[in-house]
This record gives sequence, structure tokens and C-alpha cells, in this order.
Amino acid sequence: MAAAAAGLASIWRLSHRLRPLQVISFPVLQLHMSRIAMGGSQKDFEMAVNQVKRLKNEPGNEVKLKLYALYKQATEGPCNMPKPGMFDFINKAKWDSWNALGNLSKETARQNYVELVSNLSASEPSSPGKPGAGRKQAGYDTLVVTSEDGITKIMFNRPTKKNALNHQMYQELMAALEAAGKDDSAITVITGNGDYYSSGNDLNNFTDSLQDDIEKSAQNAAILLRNFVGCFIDFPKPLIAMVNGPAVGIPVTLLGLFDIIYASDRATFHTPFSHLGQSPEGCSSYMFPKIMGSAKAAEMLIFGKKITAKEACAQGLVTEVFPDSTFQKEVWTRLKVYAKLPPNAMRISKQLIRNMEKEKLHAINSEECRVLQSRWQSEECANAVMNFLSRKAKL
Ligand SMILES: CCCCC/C=C/C(=O)SCCNC(=O)CCNC(=O)[C@H](O)C(C)(C)COP(=O)(O)OP(=O)(O)OC[C@H]1O[C@@H](n2cnc3c(N)ncnc32)[C@H](O)[C@@H]1OP(=O)(O)O
Repeated sequence: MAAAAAGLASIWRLSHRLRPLQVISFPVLQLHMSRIAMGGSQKDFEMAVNQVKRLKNEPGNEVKLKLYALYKQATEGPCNMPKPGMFDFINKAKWDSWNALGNLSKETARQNYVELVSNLSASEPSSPGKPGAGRKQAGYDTLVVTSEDGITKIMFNRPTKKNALNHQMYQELMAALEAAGKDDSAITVITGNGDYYSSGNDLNNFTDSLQDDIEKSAQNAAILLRNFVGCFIDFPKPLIAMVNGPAVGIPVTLLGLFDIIYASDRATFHTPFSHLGQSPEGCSSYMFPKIMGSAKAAEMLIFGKKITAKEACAQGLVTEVFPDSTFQKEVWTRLKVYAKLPPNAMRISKQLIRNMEKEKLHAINSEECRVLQSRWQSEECANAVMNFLSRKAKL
């Protein structure tokens, strides 16, 4: 995990230790970007290097490695570093990427770098104010939060990352739940934007947040997780999950703390904790056996068996499954009716159902986080995360 501590994030920093930003007005920048798409002078290259720092969309590790390699080739020529050891994952990934460019000339590398940045800039969001943005609650980047017809909807909004939960999303979700618990809506719905409900914890959290002190990082992550799951345990109103597509990891385990779970028939439920060298969270170590029986829960939580929406419904994890083609229409129609029921009665009934176990759930949550804190420092976990980040393994 020492290698992970250095972090793929460092590729980004190491490859861009450059001069301070130049200030360029937007029209000048646009003109410039169309120019640099065609050329690769030293000046264009320097501007592209600065432009990279202003990208709003996170380009992903594969692109970062490509940028790193082209930058090194353009500034230093062919790879001149000794090959790092096989367990030095980060430096090995960087070395591989740079070395793969062989004898590419500095000029061509500069030009390729400029073109790559130009393409990345072209796919950036142009301006705020998309249709419907007026109804969006302000203050969230990773979520879209809206309130209407007595329903507060919290939508994961990182579709290009399959709605993986980065640190910002954990914080924003806690804030959104806190606000939804107090607003005048009757029910709260969580769903995902795009083809996934959510692919779970963003595995880049492991490299982005790690400082030199791995123990401290694991401790901070455990505190974050405990507080995060605590918000679901304490949520005072009916909480509904609209599982619009596949779900992996923590968005699945949390389902035991929801009151209703509606799923598209495209949804799947996957908790591959052993594959990741990790252990269950979200109170699933207690709620899953309680909901589906210990044998079915073990297949999911210990052996990482992925189940379909239909299977999840048969096992009691999901309330009802809908054909994907009618999922949105049917579920929203139903929820709008539910949201008209007397809100205080619904809240009180939910609390009657849940409150008896609240204290126990908080204790389970604490214990799961304590165990995970140690798992995150294990070699099994470090290897699994590095394999994903270096593109060697997906689930
Ligand atoms: C601090 C609190 C910790 C709480 C503990 C929580 C535990 C968990 O949630 S464990 C589960 C963790 N999740 C995973 O292990 C999923 C990893 N992702 C995958 O295996 C795959 O991405 C996939 C099966 C979910 C989807 O595969 P595919 O359809 O082929 O799509 P891509 O892999 O190309 O994904 C597109 C894009 O999204 C990025 N991405 C997807 N999931 C994650 C993730 N969990 N973390 C980080 N990034 C993720 C993926 O890297 C791609 O990005 P680009 O390469 O930049 O396009």
C-alpha cells in the first residue's frame, strides 16, 4: 500500500510541475484551442500544459498516463528511467506508458499532447444552464437534487464514472440527506443518472486521499464511512431507492436501510468485498442475513455472487421489479400517489418500524468500519485496488 500512498494521483502532479497559469479570455482560448488542434509549436504545447490544469472533467487514469507519457517524451525524449520493480505499481504504470512511445520524436509527442488536450477541452461542459437546471438545488456537483410533488429526489450524477462515489459525493450525499430530512417533502428518493445506479466506492479515493500516513488515511476513511452510513440509519422519512441499473458495493449494502426498493429489470446487485480484500459495510453484515437468510447473504457478502433484480426481489432485498422500458414512468406515477399521503403519519410509521433497532444498527456500523479500517491497510486490498487502477482487473 506504500505504492498506493504515492498514488496514481501523483502522475498528475508529477507530470505537470509547470509555470503559473496564464490568464486567457474564453474567446481567445477558443481561438487558441482550434489553432492548437492543428499544430504543436512549443508555445502551443505550453498553453496545452496550462489548459490541462483547467479541465473540469477528471480525465481518468488511462488518459492521465497518456498525458504523462507524451509530456515526458516531448520534454525529455525516449524513456530514460530504469524499469521500476513489479510491485512499484504506480511508477511501473508510468514507465510502461512512457516506454511504449519508443523513439517518437519530441516534436510529434508535443503535437500529440496538444491534440489530446484539445480533444479533452472540446468535451468539457460549455456553460451552465442546461434545460431543467432551474429546478436543481444549488450547491451540489456530484448530485442532482430536486424537490417537487412532495418528493425530494437525490440523483447520483457522475454517469461517465458509473456514478462511483468519490469523497465529494459522500459529503454531498450527507448534506443532501440532512436537508431532505428537514424539508417539507413527504418522501425521499435516491437514484442514478445514466446506465448505472452506482459502481460503489470510487477506487481512486484510495490514491487521492492517501497521505504519507496510511494508518491516518484509513482512520479518516472509517470516520467518513461511519458518519455516512449513520445518515441512512437516522434518516427520518420514508427513503426509497430507484435502482435504475447495476449497483456495486456500498450502494447495494445500504439498501437494507431503505424502506422501499424499486428496481429496473436491468439492475444487478453485486458486493465483491472478498475480491477487493475488503469486508461488508452499510450494516449489511446484519441486515442482509435478516432480510434474505444467512446462506443467501453469505453467497453475496462472502463470495461476491452477483444477483439479478428478479433474484434480489425473490430474496426480499428488492420490493418490486419493473421492465426497464416503463421503469421511470411506472415508479414515478406510484411515488407521486404515495407522496400525497399524510407526511407525519408516514414519518411516524417509519420510525416505529425502524427505531427499535437504531442503536443496534449504529453499533453494527461502528464495528464494520473498525474492521474495514484494518482491511484497507492490508496487502489484499492494496493489490485489488492497484489492479483496477492499472487496468488489470474489472469486476
Ligand atoms: C470511504 C468509504 C469506503 C466505503 C466502502 C465501499 C466499498 C465499495 O463500494 S466496494 C465496490 C467498489 N467498486 C468496484 O470495485 C467497481 C469497479 N468498477 C468496475 O469494475 C467497472 O468499472 C464496472 C464493472 C463497474 C463497469 O465496467 P464497464 O462497463 O466496462 O465501464 P468502465 O470500467 O469503462 O467504467 C467507466 C469509467 O468509470 C470508472 N469507474 C467505474 N467504476 C469505478 C469505481 N468504482 N471507482 C473508480 N472509477 C470507476 C472507470 O474507471 C472508467 O473511467 P475512465 O477510464 O476514466 O473512463
